[in-house]
Amino acid sequence: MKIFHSKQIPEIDAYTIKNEPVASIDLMERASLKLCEWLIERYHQEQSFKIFVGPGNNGGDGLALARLLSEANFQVEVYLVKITRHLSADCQMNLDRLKIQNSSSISEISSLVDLPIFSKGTIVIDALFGSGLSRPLDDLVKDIVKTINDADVEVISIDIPSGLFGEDNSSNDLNNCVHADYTLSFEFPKLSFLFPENAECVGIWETLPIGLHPAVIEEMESPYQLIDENYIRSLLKTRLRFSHKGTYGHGLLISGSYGKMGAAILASKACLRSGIGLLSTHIPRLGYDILQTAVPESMVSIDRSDIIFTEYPNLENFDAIGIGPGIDIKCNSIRALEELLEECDKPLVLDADALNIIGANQEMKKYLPKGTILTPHIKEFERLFGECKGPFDRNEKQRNFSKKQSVVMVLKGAFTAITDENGRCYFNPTGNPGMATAGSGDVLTGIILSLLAQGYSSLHAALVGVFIHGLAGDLAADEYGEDALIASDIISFLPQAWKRIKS
Ligand SMILES: NC(=O)C1=CN([C@@H]2O[C@H](COP(=O)(O)OP(=O)(O)OC[C@H]3O[C@@H](n4cnc5c(N)ncnc54)[C@H](OP(=O)(O)O)[C@@H]3O)[C@@H](O)[C@H]2O)[C@@H](O)CC1
Ligand SMILES: Nc1ncnc2c1ncn2[C@@H]1O[C@H](COP(=O)(O)OP(=O)(O)O)[C@@H](O)[C@H]1O
Ligand SMILES: [K+]
Repeated sequence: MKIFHSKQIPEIDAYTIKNEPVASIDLMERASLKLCEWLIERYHQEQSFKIFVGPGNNGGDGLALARLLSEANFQVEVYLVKITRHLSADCQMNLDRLKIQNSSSISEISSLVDLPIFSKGTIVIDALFGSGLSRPLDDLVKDIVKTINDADVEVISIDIPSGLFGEDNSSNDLNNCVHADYTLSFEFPKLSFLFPENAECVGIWETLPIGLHPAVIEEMESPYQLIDENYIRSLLKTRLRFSHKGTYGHGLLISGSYGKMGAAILASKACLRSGIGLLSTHIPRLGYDILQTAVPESMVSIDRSDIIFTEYPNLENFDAIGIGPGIDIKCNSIRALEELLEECDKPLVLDADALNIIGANQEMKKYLPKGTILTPHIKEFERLFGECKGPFDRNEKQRNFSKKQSVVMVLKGAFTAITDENGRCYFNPTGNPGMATAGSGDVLTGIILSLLAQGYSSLHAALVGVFIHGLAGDLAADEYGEDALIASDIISFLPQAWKRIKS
């Protein structure tokens, strides 16, 4: 699903209005019917709604919803916030229709004293501002929003929490934006819903289809998209009847150090559970018995050091290389990584301490071979690129670096963002907070290495790897719950995840 900029939404509307064709007021009615259906499915008729309405089409949606909820016998009170005397045409028409219906109370708010008392159990519908927000909230609206946020009520925002911008909120104070429990967005989510910093405003978000014209959605460009299972399926390779282990590649995983052999075990197991033909795991000498016992399917390459990574085997023997989980950041490891980056002409994935080494030795960024995959979490990202002004700035930095260096970057977390050499950004929907546990990232590195060795392009290895990793985590959370989930459980559910996606 493409994610469009707020500025593109009016163009998509206009195209739909002209080419479906449908009157603008009827498109608003369609959107409001979807909202109404959503609410009717979830709430009983004794529930009362307080709808806060602004001057634009977001307010128009709120007014149409008020009429539809009244028709369905819900108790509705409408509060029209006096920001300007002029209402948008469709907002005005819906106000007139509501007045004619004459079954909901309509009050005007021109100062805080006009606000109602919010009794517990009330549901507030936020229809103040939507994608037409042009500046941060100030004065009266800001205070109304603060009062709503402080009240013990459930808040449902139409399209986007009022005050929040669809993209960049770096100069916005989130305390002045509505903090919704649910956000019901039309057709597509907004980019800002996918950033962790905005979660307190957005709450749980859902998209409601309103039949925008498919031709304009297809044609209009956007660098952002939210991937899904069907898209990932379209990228998968099939295993051939007459194939042998050589067909699926030989991977080299450089991982582990004294006290961190678990990282090597987790990444090796995940790699083997994701279809690779052969795996060699390069580890410091002391890890030999540990790895041979824990992962008998992997061959072992031994470092001359007992405790850290200081050298690597001949790269010619391998189809892909993964380096980083648990390698530590010692002097000799830095030198060995430098050499590897300069020499390596094989597909490469860098994680954890490999990224931290580069973060501490910025000149190494220049030596990243084209097509390399980097998998930082936010902290590792900031070690690489410095502090960011906010999530939008961070995303821009990620996209720009991918483009400039022709690398694939995987910024991990909820809605992991994957950027490619064209500056495109793909968000992943799978995964859950149970995966915020030690070793989850090592599992991802193993999966991606496996896919690279099997001949997937860097972008496809990252997209498929991140999706399947999250899916296995979701299946594990279904079985054990999020709290008890550990990284090994993600590996245990890789077979089910692969089966599901290959079926
Ligand atoms: N395809 C879809 O998705 C569909 C979308 N639909 C709905 O349309 C919504 C977008 O509607 P919209 O463009 O009329 O903008 P909206 O946000 O209601 O308000 C703009 C008004 O607010 C004003 N204003 C702005 N910022 C302000 C501030 N800080 N403080 C004070 N005032 C401020 C601004 O004034 P101006 O900037 O011009 O000075 C203008 O008057 C969208 O979110 C969805 O709900 C559906 O109906 C149909 C299909
Ligand atoms: N709340 C969450 N929702 C979805 N995925 C998550 C969440 N928290 C963590 N993850 C996933 O778990 C993994 C954690 O990786 P990382 O932080 O590197 O862990 P570690 O360093 O312990 O191995 C990432 O792939 C990340 O996307
Ligand atoms: K809103």
